Amino acid sequence: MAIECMITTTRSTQSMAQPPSLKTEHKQDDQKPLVFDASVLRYQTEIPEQFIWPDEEKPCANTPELQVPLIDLGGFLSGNKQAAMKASTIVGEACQKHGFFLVVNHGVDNQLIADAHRYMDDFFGLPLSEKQRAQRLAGEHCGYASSFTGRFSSKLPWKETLSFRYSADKSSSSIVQDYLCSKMGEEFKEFGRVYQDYSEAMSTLSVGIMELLGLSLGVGRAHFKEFFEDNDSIMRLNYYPPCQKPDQTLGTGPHCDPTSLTILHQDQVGGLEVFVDDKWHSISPNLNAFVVNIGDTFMALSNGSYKSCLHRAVVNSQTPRKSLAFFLCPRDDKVVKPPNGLVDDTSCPRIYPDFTWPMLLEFTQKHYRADMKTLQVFSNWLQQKSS
Ligand SMILES: C=C1C[C@]23C[C@@]1(O)CC[C@H]2[C@@]12CCC[C@@](C)(C(=O)O1)[C@H]2[C@@H]3C(=O)O
Ligand SMILES: O=C(O)CCC(=O)C(=O)O
Ligand SMILES: [Fe+2]
Repeated sequence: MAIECMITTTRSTQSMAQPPSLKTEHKQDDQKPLVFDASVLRYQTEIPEQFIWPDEEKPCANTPELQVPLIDLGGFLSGNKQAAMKASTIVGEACQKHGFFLVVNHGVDNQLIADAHRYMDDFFGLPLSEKQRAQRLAGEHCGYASSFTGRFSSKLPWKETLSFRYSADKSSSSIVQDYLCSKMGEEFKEFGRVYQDYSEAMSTLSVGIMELLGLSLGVGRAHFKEFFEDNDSIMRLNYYPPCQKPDQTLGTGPHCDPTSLTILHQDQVGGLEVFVDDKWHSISPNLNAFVVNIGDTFMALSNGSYKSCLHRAVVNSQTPRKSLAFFLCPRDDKVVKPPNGLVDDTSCPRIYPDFTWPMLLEFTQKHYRADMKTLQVFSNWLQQKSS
Protein backbone atom coordinates (compact mmCIF):
# COMPACT_ATOMS: atom_id res chain seq x y z
CA MET A 1 0.00 0.00 0.00
CA ALA A 2 1.30 3.45 -0.90
CA ILE A 3 2.23 5.56 2.09
CA GLU A 4 -0.03 8.41 1.01
CA CYS A 5 -3.04 6.13 1.36
CA MET A 6 -2.52 5.80 5.07
CA ILE A 7 -3.85 8.12 7.71
CA THR A 8 -1.50 8.57 10.62
CA THR A 9 -2.94 9.03 14.07
CA THR A 10 -0.73 12.07 14.71
CA ARG A 11 -3.13 14.45 13.06
CA SER A 12 -6.18 13.47 15.01
CA THR A 13 -4.25 13.33 18.28
CA GLN A 14 -3.03 16.85 17.67
CA SER A 15 -6.56 18.00 16.94
CA MET A 16 -7.81 16.55 20.19
CA ALA A 17 -5.04 18.14 22.24
CA GLN A 18 -6.19 21.66 21.41
CA PRO A 19 -9.37 23.28 22.67
CA PRO A 20 -11.98 23.04 19.92
CA SER A 21 -12.37 26.82 19.80
CA LEU A 22 -8.82 27.10 18.46
CA LYS A 23 -9.69 24.87 15.55
CA THR A 24 -12.13 27.31 13.95
CA GLU A 25 -10.67 28.44 10.66
CA HIS A 26 -11.22 32.00 9.56
CA LYS A 27 -10.72 33.45 6.13
CA GLN A 28 -8.26 36.30 6.03
CA ASP A 29 -9.95 39.64 5.50
CA ASP A 30 -7.35 40.89 3.02
CA GLN A 31 -7.90 37.96 0.65
CA LYS A 32 -10.12 38.36 -2.40
CA PRO A 33 -12.94 35.88 -1.84
CA LEU A 34 -12.48 32.69 -3.82
CA VAL A 35 -15.44 31.68 -5.97
CA PHE A 36 -16.06 28.08 -7.00
CA ASP A 37 -17.73 28.36 -10.37
CA ALA A 38 -17.26 25.13 -12.31
CA SER A 39 -18.28 26.77 -15.59
CA VAL A 40 -15.24 29.10 -15.26
CA LEU A 41 -12.78 26.71 -13.57
CA ARG A 42 -13.09 24.11 -16.33
CA TYR A 43 -11.16 26.36 -18.73
CA GLN A 44 -8.13 26.65 -16.45
CA THR A 45 -5.26 24.15 -16.62
CA GLU A 46 -4.37 24.46 -12.92
CA ILE A 47 -6.74 24.40 -9.98
CA PRO A 48 -6.62 27.07 -7.22
CA GLU A 49 -4.22 26.04 -4.45
CA GLN A 50 -7.00 26.06 -1.86
CA PHE A 51 -8.31 22.89 -3.51
CA ILE A 52 -4.99 21.04 -3.37
CA TRP A 53 -4.94 18.56 -0.50
CA PRO A 54 -1.79 17.55 1.43
CA ASP A 55 0.04 14.55 0.00
CA GLU A 56 -0.98 12.20 2.81
CA GLU A 57 -4.67 12.90 2.12
CA LYS A 58 -4.60 12.90 -1.68
CA PRO A 59 -6.59 10.18 -3.46
CA CYS A 60 -4.80 6.86 -4.02
CA ALA A 61 -4.59 4.81 -7.21
CA ASN A 62 -6.07 1.29 -7.28
CA THR A 63 -8.25 1.44 -4.20
CA PRO A 64 -9.54 -2.04 -3.36
CA GLU A 65 -13.29 -2.53 -3.20
CA LEU A 66 -14.92 -2.70 0.22
CA GLN A 67 -16.80 -5.91 0.89
CA VAL A 68 -20.14 -4.54 2.03
CA PRO A 69 -23.15 -6.77 2.51
CA LEU A 70 -26.08 -6.33 0.14
CA ILE A 71 -29.20 -6.52 2.29
CA ASP A 72 -32.43 -7.56 0.59
CA LEU A 73 -35.08 -5.61 2.50
CA GLY A 74 -37.99 -7.18 0.59
CA GLY A 75 -38.76 -9.95 3.10
CA PHE A 76 -38.11 -7.80 6.14
CA LEU A 77 -40.38 -4.95 4.97
CA SER A 78 -43.21 -7.38 4.21
CA GLY A 79 -43.05 -8.83 7.73
CA ASN A 80 -41.22 -12.12 7.10
CA LYS A 81 -39.66 -13.04 10.48
CA GLN A 82 -36.96 -15.33 9.07
CA ALA A 83 -35.89 -12.71 6.54
CA ALA A 84 -35.77 -10.14 9.36
CA MET A 85 -33.49 -12.31 11.50
CA LYS A 86 -31.18 -13.02 8.58
CA ALA A 87 -30.96 -9.35 7.55
CA SER A 88 -30.44 -8.15 11.13
CA THR A 89 -27.55 -10.57 11.71
CA ILE A 90 -25.72 -9.48 8.56
CA VAL A 91 -26.35 -5.79 9.24
CA GLY A 92 -25.12 -6.19 12.83
CA GLU A 93 -21.81 -7.68 11.67
CA ALA A 94 -21.22 -4.86 9.16
CA CYS A 95 -22.14 -2.17 11.72
CA GLN A 96 -19.71 -3.53 14.30
CA LYS A 97 -16.91 -3.52 11.75
CA HIS A 98 -17.33 -0.31 9.70
CA GLY A 99 -21.00 0.74 9.72
CA PHE A 100 -21.55 0.53 5.94
CA PHE A 101 -24.03 -1.71 4.10
CA LEU A 102 -26.17 -1.64 0.94
CA VAL A 103 -29.92 -2.15 0.75
CA VAL A 104 -31.91 -3.40 -2.24
CA ASN A 105 -35.65 -4.09 -2.64
CA HIS A 106 -36.08 -1.04 -0.44
CA GLY A 107 -39.51 -0.08 -1.75
CA VAL A 108 -38.50 3.37 -3.05
CA ASP A 109 -39.95 4.14 -6.48
CA ASN A 110 -37.25 4.01 -9.20
CA GLN A 111 -38.91 6.85 -11.09
CA LEU A 112 -38.64 9.07 -7.99
CA ILE A 113 -34.92 8.30 -7.71
CA ALA A 114 -34.42 9.02 -11.43
CA ASP A 115 -36.34 12.32 -11.12
CA ALA A 116 -34.28 13.33 -8.10
CA HIS A 117 -31.10 12.83 -10.16
CA ARG A 118 -32.53 14.59 -13.22
CA TYR A 119 -33.56 17.68 -11.27
CA MET A 120 -30.05 17.85 -9.83
CA ASP A 121 -28.66 18.20 -13.36
CA ASP A 122 -31.12 21.05 -13.96
CA PHE A 123 -30.28 22.87 -10.73
CA PHE A 124 -26.49 22.55 -10.82
CA GLY A 125 -26.50 23.43 -14.54
CA LEU A 126 -27.90 26.89 -13.73
CA PRO A 127 -25.60 29.93 -13.77
CA LEU A 128 -23.89 30.49 -10.41
CA SER A 129 -25.83 33.70 -9.74
CA GLU A 130 -29.13 31.81 -9.99
CA LYS A 131 -28.01 28.99 -7.71
CA GLN A 132 -26.90 31.64 -5.25
CA ARG A 133 -30.54 32.65 -4.75
CA ALA A 134 -30.50 29.78 -2.27
CA GLN A 135 -27.04 30.70 -0.88
CA ARG A 136 -26.10 28.92 2.36
CA LEU A 137 -25.48 31.63 4.98
CA ALA A 138 -22.67 31.67 7.52
CA GLY A 139 -23.45 29.48 10.53
CA GLU A 140 -26.28 27.67 8.70
CA HIS A 141 -26.22 24.21 7.21
CA CYS A 142 -28.98 24.59 4.63
CA GLY A 143 -28.86 26.26 1.23
CA TYR A 144 -26.56 26.24 -1.77
CA ALA A 145 -22.81 26.05 -1.19
CA SER A 146 -20.23 26.19 -3.95
CA SER A 147 -17.45 24.32 -2.20
CA PHE A 148 -16.86 25.72 1.34
CA THR A 149 -15.15 28.85 0.01
CA GLY A 150 -16.80 31.19 2.51
CA ARG A 151 -16.04 28.92 5.43
CA PHE A 152 -12.55 27.49 5.07
CA SER A 153 -9.43 28.67 3.29
CA SER A 154 -7.65 25.37 2.61
CA LYS A 155 -8.42 21.75 1.74
CA LEU A 156 -11.58 22.85 -0.06
CA PRO A 157 -13.85 20.16 -1.48
CA TRP A 158 -14.38 20.04 -5.25
CA LYS A 159 -18.16 20.10 -5.10
CA GLU A 160 -21.36 22.06 -4.93
CA THR A 161 -24.18 21.17 -2.57
CA LEU A 162 -27.80 22.07 -2.01
CA SER A 163 -29.09 21.16 1.44
CA PHE A 164 -32.47 21.52 3.07
CA ARG A 165 -34.33 20.49 6.19
CA TYR A 166 -36.93 17.72 6.22
CA SER A 167 -39.33 17.22 9.10
CA ALA A 168 -41.49 14.13 9.60
CA ASP A 169 -43.90 16.19 11.70
CA LYS A 170 -47.40 16.16 10.15
CA SER A 171 -47.62 19.94 10.33
CA SER A 172 -44.54 20.26 8.08
CA SER A 173 -45.82 18.21 5.14
CA SER A 174 -44.52 20.66 2.52
CA ILE A 175 -41.42 21.98 4.32
CA VAL A 176 -38.99 21.03 1.52
CA GLN A 177 -41.14 22.37 -1.29
CA ASP A 178 -41.90 25.60 0.61
CA TYR A 179 -38.22 26.19 1.36
CA LEU A 180 -37.05 25.59 -2.21
CA CYS A 181 -39.83 27.76 -3.69
CA SER A 182 -39.16 30.53 -1.18
CA LYS A 183 -35.51 30.64 -2.22
CA MET A 184 -35.72 29.86 -5.94
CA GLY A 185 -39.19 31.12 -6.95
CA GLU A 186 -42.58 29.57 -7.74
CA GLU A 187 -41.26 28.06 -10.99
CA PHE A 188 -39.39 25.58 -8.76
CA LYS A 189 -42.65 24.06 -7.46
CA GLU A 190 -42.23 20.77 -9.30
CA PHE A 191 -38.54 20.66 -8.35
CA GLY A 192 -39.57 21.16 -4.72
CA ARG A 193 -42.26 18.47 -4.95
CA VAL A 194 -39.75 15.89 -6.17
CA TYR A 195 -37.39 16.51 -3.23
CA GLN A 196 -40.32 16.65 -0.79
CA ASP A 197 -41.40 13.19 -1.98
CA TYR A 198 -37.83 11.88 -2.08
CA SER A 199 -37.09 13.08 1.48
CA GLU A 200 -40.35 11.53 2.71
CA ALA A 201 -39.39 8.21 1.08
CA MET A 202 -35.97 8.40 2.77
CA SER A 203 -37.54 9.14 6.14
CA THR A 204 -39.82 6.09 5.82
CA LEU A 205 -36.92 3.89 4.71
CA SER A 206 -34.67 5.10 7.50
CA VAL A 207 -37.30 4.38 10.16
CA GLY A 208 -37.59 0.85 8.68
CA ILE A 209 -33.80 0.46 8.89
CA MET A 210 -33.97 1.66 12.50
CA GLU A 211 -36.29 -1.29 13.25
CA LEU A 212 -33.70 -3.59 11.72
CA LEU A 213 -30.89 -1.98 13.77
CA GLY A 214 -32.97 -2.34 16.94
CA LEU A 215 -33.46 -6.04 16.20
CA SER A 216 -29.77 -6.51 15.46
CA LEU A 217 -28.76 -4.81 18.73
CA GLY A 218 -31.20 -6.97 20.68
CA VAL A 219 -33.35 -4.07 21.94
CA GLY A 220 -36.39 -4.90 19.78
CA ARG A 221 -37.92 -3.28 16.71
CA ALA A 222 -39.74 -0.46 18.46
CA HIS A 223 -37.06 1.44 20.39
CA PHE A 224 -35.19 3.29 17.61
CA LYS A 225 -38.25 3.34 15.36
CA GLU A 226 -40.07 5.42 17.97
CA PHE A 227 -37.01 7.56 18.62
CA PHE A 228 -36.79 8.59 14.95
CA GLU A 229 -40.44 8.54 13.87
CA ASP A 230 -40.68 12.31 14.25
CA ASN A 231 -37.20 12.93 12.82
CA ASP A 232 -35.99 16.37 11.78
CA SER A 233 -33.45 15.53 9.14
CA ILE A 234 -31.22 17.02 6.44
CA MET A 235 -31.33 16.24 2.75
CA ARG A 236 -28.27 17.12 0.68
CA LEU A 237 -27.66 17.06 -3.07
CA ASN A 238 -23.94 16.60 -3.81
CA TYR A 239 -22.71 17.64 -7.25
CA TYR A 240 -19.08 16.99 -8.18
CA PRO A 241 -18.04 18.74 -11.41
CA PRO A 242 -15.21 17.14 -13.40
CA CYS A 243 -11.81 18.29 -12.19
CA GLN A 244 -8.69 18.73 -14.33
CA LYS A 245 -6.48 17.56 -11.42
CA PRO A 246 -8.49 14.80 -9.75
CA ASP A 247 -5.36 13.31 -8.15
CA GLN A 248 -4.70 16.56 -6.24
CA THR A 249 -8.07 17.18 -4.66
CA LEU A 250 -11.10 15.58 -3.01
CA GLY A 251 -14.81 15.97 -3.70
CA THR A 252 -15.64 15.46 -0.04
CA GLY A 253 -12.81 15.35 2.48
CA PRO A 254 -12.42 12.54 5.04
CA HIS A 255 -15.16 12.81 7.65
CA CYS A 256 -17.55 10.84 9.78
CA ASP A 257 -21.18 11.90 9.47
CA PRO A 258 -22.13 13.47 12.80
CA THR A 259 -25.79 12.63 12.07
CA SER A 260 -27.53 9.33 12.94
CA LEU A 261 -27.89 7.35 9.73
CA THR A 262 -27.05 8.33 6.14
CA ILE A 263 -28.89 6.93 3.14
CA LEU A 264 -26.96 7.71 -0.01
CA HIS A 265 -27.84 7.14 -3.64
CA GLN A 266 -24.81 7.53 -5.87
CA ASP A 267 -25.02 7.60 -9.65
CA GLN A 268 -23.09 5.21 -11.92
CA VAL A 269 -19.87 7.31 -11.90
CA GLY A 270 -18.35 6.13 -8.60
CA GLY A 271 -16.18 8.00 -6.11
CA LEU A 272 -17.27 7.04 -2.58
CA GLU A 273 -14.44 5.64 -0.41
CA VAL A 274 -14.37 4.27 3.13
CA PHE A 275 -11.37 3.95 5.45
CA VAL A 276 -11.26 0.39 6.79
CA ASP A 277 -8.32 -1.66 8.11
CA ASP A 278 -5.98 1.32 7.68
CA LYS A 279 -6.66 1.89 4.00
CA TRP A 280 -9.13 3.48 1.65
CA HIS A 281 -11.64 1.19 -0.09
CA SER A 282 -14.15 2.11 -2.78
CA ILE A 283 -17.85 1.37 -2.81
CA SER A 284 -18.87 0.56 -6.36
CA PRO A 285 -21.96 2.21 -7.80
CA ASN A 286 -25.16 0.16 -7.83
CA LEU A 287 -28.18 2.06 -9.11
CA ASN A 288 -30.59 -0.42 -7.49
CA ALA A 289 -29.08 0.04 -4.06
CA PHE A 290 -28.81 2.68 -1.38
CA VAL A 291 -25.56 2.91 0.56
CA VAL A 292 -26.39 3.14 4.26
CA ASN A 293 -23.94 4.20 6.95
CA ILE A 294 -24.02 4.69 10.69
CA GLY A 295 -23.31 8.26 11.86
CA ASP A 296 -21.78 9.52 15.12
CA THR A 297 -25.17 10.09 16.78
CA PHE A 298 -26.17 6.46 16.25
CA MET A 299 -22.75 5.32 17.41
CA ALA A 300 -23.57 7.11 20.68
CA LEU A 301 -27.08 5.59 20.76
CA SER A 302 -25.57 2.11 20.39
CA ASN A 303 -23.12 2.89 23.22
CA GLY A 304 -20.22 2.61 20.78
CA SER A 305 -20.95 -0.86 19.46
CA TYR A 306 -21.93 0.31 15.93
CA LYS A 307 -19.22 2.28 14.16
CA SER A 308 -19.36 5.61 12.41
CA CYS A 309 -16.59 5.27 9.89
CA LEU A 310 -14.37 7.74 8.06
CA HIS A 311 -15.31 8.21 4.42
CA ARG A 312 -14.68 10.64 1.54
CA ALA A 313 -15.46 11.15 -2.14
CA VAL A 314 -12.94 11.42 -4.95
CA VAL A 315 -13.56 13.19 -8.27
CA ASN A 316 -12.57 12.49 -11.87
CA SER A 317 -11.56 14.52 -14.90
CA GLN A 318 -14.30 13.34 -17.26
CA THR A 319 -17.75 13.06 -15.80
CA PRO A 320 -19.78 15.05 -13.29
CA ARG A 321 -20.83 12.87 -10.36
CA LYS A 322 -24.01 13.15 -8.30
CA SER A 323 -25.07 11.73 -4.98
CA LEU A 324 -28.23 12.22 -2.93
CA ALA A 325 -27.66 12.05 0.82
CA PHE A 326 -30.41 11.86 3.44
CA PHE A 327 -29.02 12.46 6.93
CA LEU A 328 -31.41 11.12 9.56
CA CYS A 329 -31.45 13.26 12.73
CA PRO A 330 -33.62 13.02 15.85
CA ARG A 331 -36.08 15.79 16.73
CA ASP A 332 -34.27 18.65 18.49
CA ASP A 333 -35.44 17.87 22.03
CA LYS A 334 -34.66 14.12 22.02
CA VAL A 335 -31.89 13.15 24.42
CA VAL A 336 -29.27 10.97 22.73
CA LYS A 337 -28.59 8.14 25.20
CA PRO A 338 -28.36 4.40 24.64
CA PRO A 339 -31.27 2.18 25.80
CA ASN A 340 -30.75 0.39 29.13
CA GLY A 341 -30.25 -2.94 27.36
CA LEU A 342 -26.99 -1.67 25.85
CA VAL A 343 -25.47 -0.39 29.09
CA ASP A 344 -24.00 -2.34 31.96
CA ASP A 345 -21.96 -0.58 34.63
CA THR A 346 -19.34 -3.31 34.72
CA SER A 347 -19.20 -4.91 31.27
CA CYS A 348 -20.58 -2.09 29.05
CA PRO A 349 -20.29 1.30 30.78
CA ARG A 350 -21.57 4.47 29.09
CA ILE A 351 -19.00 5.80 26.60
CA TYR A 352 -20.57 9.14 25.65
CA PRO A 353 -22.48 11.63 27.80
CA ASP A 354 -26.11 12.60 27.08
CA PHE A 355 -26.52 15.23 24.38
CA THR A 356 -29.08 16.52 21.91
CA TRP A 357 -28.52 16.63 18.15
CA PRO A 358 -28.55 20.49 18.00
CA MET A 359 -25.62 20.50 20.46
CA LEU A 360 -23.51 18.29 18.21
CA LEU A 361 -24.61 20.16 15.08
CA GLU A 362 -23.65 23.50 16.61
CA PHE A 363 -20.30 22.04 17.65
CA THR A 364 -19.52 20.86 14.11
CA GLN A 365 -20.73 24.11 12.57
CA LYS A 366 -19.25 26.69 14.88
CA HIS A 367 -16.35 25.38 16.87
CA TYR A 368 -14.53 22.76 14.96
CA ARG A 369 -13.57 21.62 11.49
CA ALA A 370 -14.95 18.21 12.17
CA ASP A 371 -13.26 15.38 10.36
CA MET A 372 -11.71 12.33 11.95
CA LYS A 373 -12.88 12.02 15.52
CA THR A 374 -15.70 14.49 15.94
CA LEU A 375 -17.74 12.44 18.40
CA GLN A 376 -14.79 11.81 20.71
CA VAL A 377 -13.67 15.46 20.64
CA PHE A 378 -17.26 16.65 21.21
CA SER A 379 -17.73 14.19 24.04
CA ASN A 380 -14.46 15.28 25.75
CA TRP A 381 -15.53 18.90 25.33
CA LEU A 382 -18.96 18.22 26.91
CA GLN A 383 -17.40 16.36 29.83
CA GLN A 384 -14.83 19.09 30.37
CA LYS A 385 -17.57 21.76 30.32
CA SER A 386 -19.63 19.98 32.96
CA SER A 387 -16.72 19.19 35.32
C1 LIG B 1 -17.01 18.84 6.47
C2 LIG B 1 -18.17 18.74 7.07
C3 LIG B 1 -19.45 19.27 6.57
C4 LIG B 1 -20.45 18.68 7.51
C5 LIG B 1 -19.71 18.66 8.81
C6 LIG B 1 -18.40 18.06 8.39
O1 LIG B 1 -17.39 18.32 9.25
C7 LIG B 1 -18.59 16.56 8.18
C8 LIG B 1 -19.98 16.17 7.71
C9 LIG B 1 -20.83 17.25 7.07
C10 LIG B 1 -22.26 17.12 7.50
C11 LIG B 1 -23.04 16.03 6.78
C12 LIG B 1 -24.46 16.03 7.37
C13 LIG B 1 -25.08 17.41 7.40
C14 LIG B 1 -24.10 18.40 8.07
C15 LIG B 1 -24.78 19.73 8.33
C16 LIG B 1 -23.51 17.77 9.29
O2 LIG B 1 -23.89 17.90 10.42
O3 LIG B 1 -22.42 17.00 8.92
C17 LIG B 1 -22.86 18.46 7.22
C18 LIG B 1 -21.77 19.43 7.65
C19 LIG B 1 -21.80 20.73 6.89
O4 LIG B 1 -22.10 20.76 5.69
O5 LIG B 1 -21.50 21.75 7.48
O1 LIG C 1 -20.90 11.76 -2.38
C1 LIG C 1 -20.56 10.82 -1.69
O2 LIG C 1 -20.38 9.70 -2.16
C2 LIG C 1 -20.34 10.98 -0.21
C3 LIG C 1 -20.93 12.24 0.34
C4 LIG C 1 -20.83 12.31 1.83
O3 LIG C 1 -20.13 11.57 2.46
C5 LIG C 1 -21.62 13.31 2.55
O4 LIG C 1 -22.31 14.14 1.89
O5 LIG C 1 -21.58 13.29 3.81
FE1 LIG D 1 -20.63 11.64 4.63
